[in-house]
Amino acid sequence: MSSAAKLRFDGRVAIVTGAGAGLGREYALLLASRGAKVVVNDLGGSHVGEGASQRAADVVVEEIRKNGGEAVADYNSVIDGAKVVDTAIKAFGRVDILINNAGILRDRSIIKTTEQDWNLVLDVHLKGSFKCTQAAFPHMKAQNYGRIIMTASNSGIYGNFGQANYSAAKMGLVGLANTVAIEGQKNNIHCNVIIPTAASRMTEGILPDILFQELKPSLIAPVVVYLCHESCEDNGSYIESAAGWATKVHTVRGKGAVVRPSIDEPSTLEYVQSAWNKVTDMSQATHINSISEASGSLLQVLENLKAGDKDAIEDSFSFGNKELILYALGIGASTKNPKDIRFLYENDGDFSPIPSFFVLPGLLLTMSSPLVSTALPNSNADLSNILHGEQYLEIVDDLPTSGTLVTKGKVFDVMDKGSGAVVVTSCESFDENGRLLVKNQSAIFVVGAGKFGGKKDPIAGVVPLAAAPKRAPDATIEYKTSEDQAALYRLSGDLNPLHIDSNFARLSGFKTPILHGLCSLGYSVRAVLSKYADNNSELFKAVKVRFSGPVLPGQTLRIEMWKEGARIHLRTLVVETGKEVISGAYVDLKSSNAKL
Ligand SMILES: CCCCCCC[C@@H](O)CC(=O)SCCNC(=O)CCNC(=O)[C@H](O)C(C)(C)COP(=O)(O)OP(=O)(O)OC[C@H]1O[C@@H](n2cnc3c(N)ncnc32)[C@H](O)[C@@H]1OP(=O)(O)O
Repeated sequence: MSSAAKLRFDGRVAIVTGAGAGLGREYALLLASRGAKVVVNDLGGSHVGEGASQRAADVVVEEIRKNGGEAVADYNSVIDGAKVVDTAIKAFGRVDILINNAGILRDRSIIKTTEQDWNLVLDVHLKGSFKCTQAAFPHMKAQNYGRIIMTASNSGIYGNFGQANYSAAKMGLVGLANTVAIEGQKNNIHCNVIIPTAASRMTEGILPDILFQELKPSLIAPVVVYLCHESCEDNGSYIESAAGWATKVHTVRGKGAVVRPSIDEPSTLEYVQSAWNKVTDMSQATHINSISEASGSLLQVLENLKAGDKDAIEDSFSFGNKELILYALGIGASTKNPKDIRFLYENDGDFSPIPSFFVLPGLLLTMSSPLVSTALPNSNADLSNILHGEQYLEIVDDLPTSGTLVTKGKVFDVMDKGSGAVVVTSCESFDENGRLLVKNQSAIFVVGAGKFGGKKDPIAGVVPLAAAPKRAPDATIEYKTSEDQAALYRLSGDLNPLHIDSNFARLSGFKTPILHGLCSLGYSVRAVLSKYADNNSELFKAVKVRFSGPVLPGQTLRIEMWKEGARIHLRTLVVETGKEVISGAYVDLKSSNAKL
């Protein structure tokens, strides 16, 4: 270790409650050995809070004095916090440090916990810490300095069978510390929480023997005493420590989700249920630093709801090299084709995304939100009756190879087609600087959800299909998909069991799992890029397709293409059956550098 000067507490006065044994004793000994004058508080009762004896505190005081330190004993209950603090003032004239450590146990299952068990434990831990802190606070404020420790426990944070009273008291102390830290801040009074796991008379018989031996209170004392030093800037931290190890503990909050359709509509049970996956998703959880930060983000949610896009749902989508390459493999790009290397190897000079990758933010938002089900009467849509009907993707700006996109999506149109309903969603994805990168529009065919009395035709703005010219195709490419194509493609995010689970596929009316529509779209886009754009993604502008029939993994796709200026019309067939699976489709290029 470094030769830094030893951390000293000369001139400081510390109160350690429950210092007659265990952790408290270690704190008192260490503080005294570093120059602090210590009030060794201990009522001298048993660990279940029975009896009282001066002996426990006296023994520790004697030990400190024998080592050349200064200490006085205090035998008051911590519930009489003013008396405990008075001992310090009378003996040493001030109080700089308060370690709220005293505690008792009355372990019982919730059913057997008596009111007395509850009151005693809460009194000693929670009320005692409050009373001592309240009494010490004015002295600390007057001298513009103070260090306060609250002792919490993993039993509070995680719960522990048979410790309802103790767990409640210990979490109560976390709340108490949070507010004391805020109230003390401007007077240089810091309040932190220690979450110790130590072998003590309170944990004997609870912890396994082998662990019990290693959990020496003396290994936690330096962590707590450091928190009490003037050089430690932490305020409001929770520090867990055991066996010579310590860590900061944080509460985190998920990104959350709006659980009402719009600012003008109330929340309903069904809406909450449909958004529950997002409500409980912790993948983007962050730590909130203050109550104003917490309510500030709530205001932001309301602002977003009010601002024009009141029906929009927001989602974020992060990607990098790995996601781009996995997607490229999922739609059949191969190292066997030298021109595909740019889609498969991040160090290639031309490394770039296959543009159809950017259907994913819209797809994932649509699939993870209640957009489709809540668009229909009776919320009649779930994974067992939805099919991807149509897709439009437009690239608006230069595409990055990594980043986090914020996508805003909403229902754009709903149609009643008799045999089914068609829900059209529209999504816009923005980069970290708010730059609009891509637009997606998807039609979801909800089998069996028609005949609800809705309109049949699309509203303006639903991107129409375009019929191919009535001549033989200008170019044709065939790609054989693999038996495992859907198993590979799903790793890009669409985990719909329809594509891999035979039982689920049967439930949805298919003999075997079918390929993702967007996988067939990816193959079709690859064909156009390869034939008309020399695999240069930058030339791609937009694609529109209708999924007119299912594809099975392992089937061969034939993509027929017609060039009409910068528009490449296409249709895709399954070679083995001759059936058309993508119809009325086209890719718009910025320009085409291929000769026919
Ligand atoms: C981002 C979005 C996320 C979406 C979630 C998707 C999750 C994915 O995991 C799911 C998938 O990938 S599913 C796989 C890809 N899709 C398919 O395989 C569907 C193939 N298509 C079909 O089987 C039929 O077209 C079928 C069954 C769809 C329709 O066939 P029919 O019932 O026989 O209908 P038909 O009589 O031909 O026509 C009736 C009216 O419906 C319109 N229509 C037909 N196919 C459509 C389609 N694919 N999309 C949109 N509308 C369609 C017809 O135009 C007709 O309307 P109108 O009478 O007004 O002309």
